[in-house]
This record gives sequence, C-alpha cells and structure tokens, in this order.
Amino acid sequence: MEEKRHAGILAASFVKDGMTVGLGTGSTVYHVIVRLGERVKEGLRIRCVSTSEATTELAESLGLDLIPMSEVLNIDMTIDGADEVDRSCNGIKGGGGALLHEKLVADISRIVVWVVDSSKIVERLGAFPLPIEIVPFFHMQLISKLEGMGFSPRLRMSGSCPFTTDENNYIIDLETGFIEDPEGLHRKLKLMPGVIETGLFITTADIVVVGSKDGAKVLRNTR
Ligand SMILES: O=C(CO)[C@H](O)[C@H](O)COP(=O)(O)O
Repeated sequence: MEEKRHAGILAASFVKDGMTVGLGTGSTVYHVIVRLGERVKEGLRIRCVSTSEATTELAESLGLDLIPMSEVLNIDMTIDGADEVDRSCNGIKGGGGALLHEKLVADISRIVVWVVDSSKIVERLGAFPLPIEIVPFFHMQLISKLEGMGFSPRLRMSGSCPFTTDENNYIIDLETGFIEDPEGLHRKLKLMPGVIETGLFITTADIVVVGSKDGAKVLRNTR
C-alpha cells in the first residue's frame, strides 16, 4: 500500500499544465488520480482520458475534467498500473479487466508511465496469469483451442457468472508459465479468431515508477 502510494505520488508529479492525461485503472493508479485531483484544486489545468468506468467514477468525484476517448487523437502522458514488468519494460496487464481500453489509450500516448510496487518487477513474465479479452460467445471454443496449445486457460468469473469487461467481453486468464518470447506469444494469440486483445504490452512503457517503503525509483525504457 505504501509502495503504491509512493509510486503514484511521484508519477503524478510528472504531469504538467496543459497536458491531456490518460488515466489507467487499478489500486496503484488510484493514488495518481487522487494526487492529480489535489493538484487540480491547486490550479493545475489538465484534460483526462479514462480507461475504465471505475476510473471515470473516481476522476469525476475528484473534479477532474474528462474527455471521451472518441474525441482524442493524441494523449501527452498516460499513467497506468501493471501486473508484471520485465527489464525490457514489457508487461502483463489486465488484472483489473481494463486491458483493451488501456492498450488503446497507451497506443495514442506520447509518454507511457507505469506505476507499480516492487513485487511487480520480474526477470521474466508469466507467473501472473495472462488476461486475454475475448468474444463472449466463442469462449468455449477458445478455451478448448488454448488447452490444445498446452496452456491452462480459465474463464474469469464474477461470482457464478462470467466476468464482463466494460466493453461487454469476457476474459480468459491463461496460465502460461514463464514466457520466453512475449511478442511472439502476443502475435500468436492475436491471430486466433475470437481474441480481441491480449494483456501482453510489448515495450509499451517509457518510464516505470517503482515504489518502495521509503520512496520510489524511476526505470527508463532504453529501446
Ligand atoms: O491492468 C490493470 C487493469 O486492467 C491494472 O493496471 C493492473 O491490474 C494493476 O493493478 P493494481 O495497481 O491494482 O495492482
């Protein structure tokens, strides 16, 4: 909790007056949004693009100015969380179910900053089950195909019903084991009919802010 807060507060300090800011989703970004709400009350002028209904609700409650994604061509800086990050700044995202929207917002962002606690930094991705957003009525077929490829897929549930994303899709959480080639796996999965997006974000982050007990440090993507 402290680590997430430290990372969030440092990342929020990167936002400058006049920026269009992408707001990610999750418990670490929560601290970014709260800090941005405070800075806006102190006079910071920004426009924000949300990546989920949960983030929209929080940002609105703090008085942040939100614009719909459909009206934005470019975003100056997006700050988002991640479930795992490797040394090349590849990541797994989607633990909170907002991966599709998060990937689209990242795609039009000049700078992408990820905020994570220290437990998220890994040598190789794959301990965290990989979220894949899929077409709901094809989930049974996809699960069978993924099993045939040697993976252990699990349909994400919310109580006794399948979890649905803000875009009304389903998510399969895929036990992959350590991923040798994140980009190769992402491409392979994306080629499967019914797969809408994968939670593999390939060298997406320009900056990763890693919280610690006493502060936060910044890792830069040197690609
Ligand atoms: O990808 C995400 C949501 O789709 C989140 O950014 C990711 O799950 C990290 O969340 P948290 O900061 O709560 O650990």
